[in-house]
Amino acid sequence: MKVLRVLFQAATFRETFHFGNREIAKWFPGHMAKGLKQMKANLKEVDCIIEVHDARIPLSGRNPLFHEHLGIKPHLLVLNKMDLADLTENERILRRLTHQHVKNVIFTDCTKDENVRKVVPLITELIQASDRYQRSEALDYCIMVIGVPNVGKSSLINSLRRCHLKKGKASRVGGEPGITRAVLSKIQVSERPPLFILDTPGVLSPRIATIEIGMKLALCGTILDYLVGEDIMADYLLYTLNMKQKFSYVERYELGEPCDDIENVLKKIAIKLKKTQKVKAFTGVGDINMTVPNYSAAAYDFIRTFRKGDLGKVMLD
Ligand SMILES: Nc1nc2c(ncn2[C@@H]2O[C@H](COP(=O)(O)OP(=O)(O)OP(=O)(O)O)[C@@H](O)[C@H]2O)c(=O)[nH]1
Repeated sequence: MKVLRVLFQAATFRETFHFGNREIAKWFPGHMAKGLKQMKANLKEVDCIIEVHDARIPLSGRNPLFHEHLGIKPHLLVLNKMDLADLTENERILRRLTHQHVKNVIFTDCTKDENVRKVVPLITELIQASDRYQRSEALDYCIMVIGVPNVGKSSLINSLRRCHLKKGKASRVGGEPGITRAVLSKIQVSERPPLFILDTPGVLSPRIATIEIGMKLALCGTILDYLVGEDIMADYLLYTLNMKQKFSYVERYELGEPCDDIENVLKKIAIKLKKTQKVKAFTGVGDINMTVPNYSAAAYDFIRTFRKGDLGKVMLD
């Protein structure tokens, strides 16, 4: 891959991405405001907040409303899906987070329970150092797990249970955003200390600062793809991979060389994967049947392959 990178460095790619006149307001479903209201209502039962976010976008797309409404409790940021993120830029990320007053950060991979054992000792320490207000007499600890959709909140709870209770699933996991709808189920994750977790539905910010942040959230699967459009997501992904010099896609789809033209890339992907469709074309001299690339299917494969980590580890921020 190093050789590929050196060979391809000379190629020129776009330096900025043009989003056109996209309307991002419709990307954010209304039911999410209800989730935040229910979290606030339960805050007095809680000793500490674990905010889960995707390690590929550690700086983008965290919901500022969490801090505004739930910020009085001790806070741990779990950057999950570390197996998919390029962590060679770790130092820069941690510096930026410290600058934003985010002091407690753990990177995890909940599919392999990696680093998950670090969570309970750290939150125990944070709770013991805090004023527990009306919960100062309570012997058990209660943690609220929050985050935008699909970042792995339920997976973290299941992983904690595997690590500390040797028990399996208590929280439903899904590949699509918005799986956790039944609000605030209380789940035990450890006996010593007695620790319970409130699972919550994913809540996106109703005000995303830029369309680019919205696009990064979409690539990480926190917004339903069809609301954003797979065509533009695929193009933004190509732009990012080229900019970050992550050229695994060239080999994977046998493209020969990197390319910054999404139409061209999707055409080749469609042909390689045999994702073509027959269409009828009307001409002046009669109808003809033509086989054309299925661009949507190719875009879907490109995005899904990235999400699985098969295009390499990438840091989108
Ligand atoms: N590669 C990788 N995938 C993960 C990891 N943790 C969770 N996932 C996957 O991410 C997807 C979402 O996980 P969930 O645990 O359902 O996420 P959630 O935040 O509870 O989702 P909502 O209920 O939509 O808010 C599932 O397909 C998980 O298998 C991880 O550490 N690495």
